[in-house]
Amino acid sequence: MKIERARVIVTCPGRNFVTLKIETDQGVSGIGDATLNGREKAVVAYLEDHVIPCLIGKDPRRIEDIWQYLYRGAYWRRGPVTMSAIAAVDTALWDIKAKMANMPLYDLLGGQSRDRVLVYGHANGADLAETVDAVARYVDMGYKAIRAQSGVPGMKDVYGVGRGKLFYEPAGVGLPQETQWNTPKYLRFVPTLFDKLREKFGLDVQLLHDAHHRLTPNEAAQLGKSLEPYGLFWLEDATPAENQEAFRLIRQHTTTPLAVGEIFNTIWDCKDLIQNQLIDYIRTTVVRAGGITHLRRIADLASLYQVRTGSHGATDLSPVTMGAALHFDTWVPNFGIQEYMRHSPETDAVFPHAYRFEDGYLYPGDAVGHGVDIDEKEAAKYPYEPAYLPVARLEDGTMWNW
Ligand SMILES: O=C(O)[C@@H](O)[C@@H](O)[C@H](O)[C@H](O)CO
Ligand SMILES: [Mg+2]
Repeated sequence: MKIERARVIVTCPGRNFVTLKIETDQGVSGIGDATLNGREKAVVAYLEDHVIPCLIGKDPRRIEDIWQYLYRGAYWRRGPVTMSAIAAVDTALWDIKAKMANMPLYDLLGGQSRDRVLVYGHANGADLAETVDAVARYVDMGYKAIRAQSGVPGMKDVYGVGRGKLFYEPAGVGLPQETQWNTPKYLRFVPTLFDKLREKFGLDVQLLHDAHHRLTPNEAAQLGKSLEPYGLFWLEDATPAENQEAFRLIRQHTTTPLAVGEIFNTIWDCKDLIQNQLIDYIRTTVVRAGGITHLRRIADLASLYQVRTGSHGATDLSPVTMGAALHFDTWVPNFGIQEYMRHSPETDAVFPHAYRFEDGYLYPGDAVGHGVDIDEKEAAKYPYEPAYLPVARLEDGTMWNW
């Protein structure tokens, strides 16, 4: 069996998506997501110029060998561009293998460890009152877990507050939008939000919050402590994690559960965090961390230390990543939760999929493979549009972490 053809499909049904389609000489094909928000074309070139030529003629059944070939064989290891490209190949090959086996991907991985996948939604509002209303809407839709992000008094353009209620989207057409940040205002405000949310919605709903890399370890420790009375499911990306050791300080000061990893690319980015039990949830996902093959390795390491998975699932991860993630979540023994930001109807039409939401849970469906396809005619209607994520500055103009 041979890989006969591989192609990159770029489409922009409201936002950009990069998809790799691998076709075999036996008529079976598979797809993988390679979208890297704001840097899409770098992965397109990496795939088209450097990866696809090496794939043609290879046996698609040899998933592990192809993974090692692309990872070790490049000599230049890791990084978001390389690992997103490898992820796309890996996801497409698992899709092909599961289709050949006539199984849903979760069966090939080892079978279902659970019946359904707990997800959290992203509720956001311009101020406290709007955010409370947004959370109420998610509760009404049946969500059991909700991440609350709110505008902060005296600050414009806070992370997580966006255009659209159900379809939060931070990337904007044109050059990066400049936003402002003020940590003291944020630290004072957030506990008042969760105080209100607990008062209004009680203890049963799981509440989450994303600090989006903006705090120092000490500030993150302060926030973790001040949120303890509200029993959060997790505090996400409390501080940047290039230095994994930074989480030790937060950990020593608070019992608020910590989650990190949406920007990680390999097991090496989270090895110390996991082995030292400095986090509770690892947020690496299929597209960012080298596909199913590598994500499984991370989850296995995490399971030794009672760290559970909580994969990133924002709108810039295409339905292909969502489908593959749900099969992974259905199998992985140490599953925690899955992020689920809904895609627009235009995106859903480009990527017909077997997964469905019901009463706070996602179900992967029982289609063979990962259950997500691409309608190329539909995709062709939406040409690529350059777009960037915003940047953030402190009030004195200093560049900060967006
Ligand atoms: O947890 C999340 O969903 C995020 O932090 C994202 O919204 C993130 O900002 C985007 O995926 C960036 O592309
Ligand atoms: Mg996040």
